[in-house]
Amino acid sequence: MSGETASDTIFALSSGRLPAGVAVLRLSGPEAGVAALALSGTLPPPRMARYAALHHPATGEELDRGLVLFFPGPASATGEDVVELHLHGGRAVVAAVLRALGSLPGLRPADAGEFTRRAHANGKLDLAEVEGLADLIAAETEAQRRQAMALASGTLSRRVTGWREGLVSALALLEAGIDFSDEADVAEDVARPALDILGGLHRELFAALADAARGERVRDGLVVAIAGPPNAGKSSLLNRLAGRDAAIVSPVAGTTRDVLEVHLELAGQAVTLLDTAGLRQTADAVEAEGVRRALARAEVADAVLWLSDEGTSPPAAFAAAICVRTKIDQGGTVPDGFIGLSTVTGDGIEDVVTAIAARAELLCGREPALVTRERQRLALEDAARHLERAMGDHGGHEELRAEDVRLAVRALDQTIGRVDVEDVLDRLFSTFCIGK
Ligand SMILES: Nc1nc2c(c(=O)[nH]1)N(C=O)[C@@H](CNc1ccc(C(=O)N[C@@H](CCC(=O)O)C(=O)O)cc1)CN2
Ligand SMILES: Nc1nc2c(ncn2[C@@H]2O[C@H](COP(=O)(O)OP(=O)(O)OP(=O)(O)O)[C@@H](O)[C@H]2O)c(=O)[nH]1
Ligand SMILES: [Mg+2]
Repeated sequence: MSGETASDTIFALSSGRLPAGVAVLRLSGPEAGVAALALSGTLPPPRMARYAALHHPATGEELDRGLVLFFPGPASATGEDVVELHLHGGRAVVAAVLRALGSLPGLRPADAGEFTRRAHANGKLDLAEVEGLADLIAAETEAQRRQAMALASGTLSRRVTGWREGLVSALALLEAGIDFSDEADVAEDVARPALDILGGLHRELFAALADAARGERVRDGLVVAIAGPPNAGKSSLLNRLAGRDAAIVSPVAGTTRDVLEVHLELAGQAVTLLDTAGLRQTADAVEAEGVRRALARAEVADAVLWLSDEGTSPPAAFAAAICVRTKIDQGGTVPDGFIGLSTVTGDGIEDVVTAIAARAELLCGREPALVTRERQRLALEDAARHLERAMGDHGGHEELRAEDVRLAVRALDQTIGRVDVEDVLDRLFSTFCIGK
């Protein structure tokens, strides 16, 4: 490291790709106000925009005319003094102002995620809220946005804090019991209300964990595999849903070999659609490998679209599949429980989309989930394990029960980053954009 410290004043372009209509530069740290004054000659009143000419502090050359805002700490996004410069979004304009800022003492360009890291260090955001912010920036679908908003605005943090308070009150009861433990029945009596509290907490924690797969699924997107016999029209459907010629379509059975992925948004959910090789016995080694991959991926998919141009039922492994009878423009009947589809006329496309959307709603729900990341789930699972142990029989050793409760508290603290988070933060912030 180059002697960077947390007391440096950092700056970065926080808005997106240039050229743009407007570019927002953010500064955070003790010299932010001084820097604004050095460039614009004025410091607007707190949280008010002022239109001003910006000059290079050394040469006096006018670099741009823009808006200057000043957010004195601690009432700012980072908790430090923050200045924003809203410039014309030209590459050279931004480069010139960044150069001017870099020439000022005590100022340096920000690292990726460094504004957010400071907001966390100053108690503006806990770890779960930082994860929510990362998810919000990454969100591509409505469901992802709603879930990230809930996380970023502290929904999980508040629940975990509530559970923590419950654990601490149970701990107080247990400790009172331990203090009087020479009076045999006092320990017994005092453990009971503590156990009642622990039981209630365990139910709530368990419900949140049971719901976690849903949150992770919304965040990562739903995997939907298209499977069926060769030549059924699987690749044709993929292309139709993707709105482009992503997969090769041909009248030759056995055209698709590799698994092809297309990412799209269906009914507000992120969906990864898989096109796979037609399932059949084959002597062709390459095609056989394609069939093996098709089965492997379809078996672990969140949903399977079973396509058949003859209305053949899916094998038992795909009993839950959405069944589609293809090529209905060529006649024939649509079996019960099948959707009739023609990728030539477009008939049935809407029905297929509706069926996927219904399955997505079943798997992802409508309400945002509390737990959305594997890290959060693992920390909560840890808490649940200690809680279960705390509820078990300790052969009258209430101090051991108390210790299990303390471990559960610690696991909850890890969930929201009250303890042991430096390495998690390092990993997380390395995925952030510069300027965030
Ligand atoms: N121009 C601009 N827009 C932006 C951001 C920004 O930094 N700049 N944000 C960047 O992510 C988001 C908004 N985040 C912000 C978070 C907190 C505060 C803030 O001033 N907090 C104070 C006062 C709160 C209040 O008055 O309610 C505080 O927490 O004490 C400002 C922006 C989205 N839009
Ligand atoms: N008439 C008609 N032909 C279709 C329809 N859908 C696909 N086809 C044709 O059926 C043939 C096979 O289509 P594909 O989409 O390549 O079928 P596939 O299931 O991906 O086949 P494999 O990759 O070999 O397993 C092509 O000639 C398509 O043009 C349809 O709805 N109606
Ligand atoms: Mg194909």
